[in-house]
Amino acid sequence: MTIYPDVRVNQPHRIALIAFLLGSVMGLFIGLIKFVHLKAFDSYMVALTLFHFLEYYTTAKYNPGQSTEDSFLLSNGVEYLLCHSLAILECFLEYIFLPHWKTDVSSHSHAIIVSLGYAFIVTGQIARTMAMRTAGQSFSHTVKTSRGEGHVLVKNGIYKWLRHPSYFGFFWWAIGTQMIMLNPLSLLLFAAILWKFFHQRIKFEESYLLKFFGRDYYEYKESVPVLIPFIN
Ligand SMILES: C[S@@+](CC[C@H](N)C(=O)[O-])C[C@H]1O[C@@H](n2cnc3c(N)ncnc32)[C@H](O)[C@@H]1O
Repeated sequence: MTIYPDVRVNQPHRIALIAFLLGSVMGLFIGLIKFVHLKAFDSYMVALTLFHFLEYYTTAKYNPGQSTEDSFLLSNGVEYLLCHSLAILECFLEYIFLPHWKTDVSSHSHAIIVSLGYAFIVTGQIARTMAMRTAGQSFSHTVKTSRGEGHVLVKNGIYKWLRHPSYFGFFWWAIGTQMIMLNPLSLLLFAAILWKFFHQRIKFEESYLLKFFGRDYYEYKESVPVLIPFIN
């Protein structure tokens, strides 16, 4: 039987309101895309709002016992907020001072970077959502330090190919958002901060997974890659 979160703590009207606001912002930017010059920023806002909506939706659908207001992942730490604020600032400053450079997709190198960026966003989002769906009750937005009921070792689906598909997805999705906006500084910043974050987190998470699942996890770890550069 699924135990649902206490509605007194996670009030449904607040969840409805957040979903409504995310949907409205997403709709606004989809509607504006035909009319604005800086289309990359528009696409970035669509990707960002869709990402946060899907964080809650996927949790609520596949792991309802864990779905709270925090599942939107909107309070994802000061660093996350700062990184996205700086990325928006960079995008607009470069657009103001170097408008041609920022929007010139007729250049071969720009077109390649932007196309790769979109591919990373789509692949990253799919990997993240599939991971949350496949792991179900074993997935949690915080790292578990004690094994809860229903926490089983997941090795099927996307976990057959990737050891940390939701981290893989988040990493490449975030890199992609900076590539489509042609934000060189934020691209470096996102890559450095996210790499450090996931490097430490995977080490910490795996120390507990080894305790929970012993040899099974060890063998899994030895045979399935992470596919984030320089993380084994
Ligand atoms: C935010 S989820 C991330 C899951 C995984 N690292 C990923 O990137 O898809 C964190 C929780 O997932 C659990 N977890 C990670 N890999 C797992 C696996 N293969 N099977 C079961 N639980 C796993 C950890 O114990 C942790 O509490």
